[in-house]
Amino acid sequence: MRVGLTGGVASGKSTVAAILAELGAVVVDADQLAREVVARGTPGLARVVEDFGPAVLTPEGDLDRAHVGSIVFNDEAARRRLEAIVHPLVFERYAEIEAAAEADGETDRVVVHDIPLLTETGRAGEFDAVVVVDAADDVRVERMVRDRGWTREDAAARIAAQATREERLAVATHVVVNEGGREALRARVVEVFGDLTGDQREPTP
Ligand SMILES: CC(C)(COP(=O)(O)OP(=O)(O)OC[C@H]1O[C@@H](n2cnc3c(N)ncnc32)[C@H](O)[C@@H]1O)[C@@H](O)C(=O)NCCC(=O)NCCS
Ligand SMILES: Nc1ncnc2c1ncn2[C@@H]1O[C@H](COP(=O)(O)OP(=O)(O)OP(=O)(O)O)[C@@H](O)[C@H]1O
Repeated sequence: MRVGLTGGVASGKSTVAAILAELGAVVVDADQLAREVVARGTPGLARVVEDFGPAVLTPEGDLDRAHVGSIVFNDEAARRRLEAIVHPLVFERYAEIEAAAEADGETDRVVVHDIPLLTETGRAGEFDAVVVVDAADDVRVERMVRDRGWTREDAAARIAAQATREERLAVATHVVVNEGGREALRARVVEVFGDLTGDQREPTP
């Protein structure tokens, strides 16, 4: 079973993905793949440097993610250029991972694809279920400021670069509201996983 997991920035996708992994799902993380394809020394990173110039590199030769973020979340055309380089490479990695899972006979497991831009890329229909993690914009801004040290302006720019909550909720088969504490989140994720796997037991507290 292929499950798409999505949600706006700082909605709690990674936290939900970690709980699903604990419950037995295989998790594939698009943000992680998007980092791997532009890691130091990769052809992907060379293409980003070719397009954006050497100023996007740290002295050690890594992608300076904070610098690139400050460019692309304030300039839509630049963001599209970066996506045009990174997204096809991420899709290639996905195809490789799915082929390997099939070869290993893992097709009976729940495979959760954590894809921040699932709604934006119009790919929700490719999944058996779509779990949307939802939280109000102000809750997410507080998390970004508190946990990542971003300014309110940085946080708002990232939210503005994404689909709206309503657009995401429109493609959901399951909604996980993450505006309360971690225990409440866990209980809801156990419930959703039970529903996905056909296990109708009451969620454990
Ligand atoms: C601009 C970059 C270098 C900033 O790196 P940074 O380490 O600050 O953020 P990270 O990659 O961990 O992403 C954190 C969150 O930002 C949001 N985000 C990232 N890229 C995008 C984008 N192109 N559009 C809208 N939101 C985005 C997502 O909610 C994501 O979960 C990086 O996000 C990037 O390379 N983005 C382009 C690739 C992409 O679209 N990735 C998203 C999933 S494939
Ligand atoms: N229920 C919660 N209560 C308190 N903090 C939470 C809760 N859920 C998530 N967080 C915290 O909020 C932040 C964002 O969560 P997380 O990283 O899981 O979001 P994300 O959607 O994966 O973010 P991104 O889009 O940037 O990848 C993290 O610091 C996380 O620890």
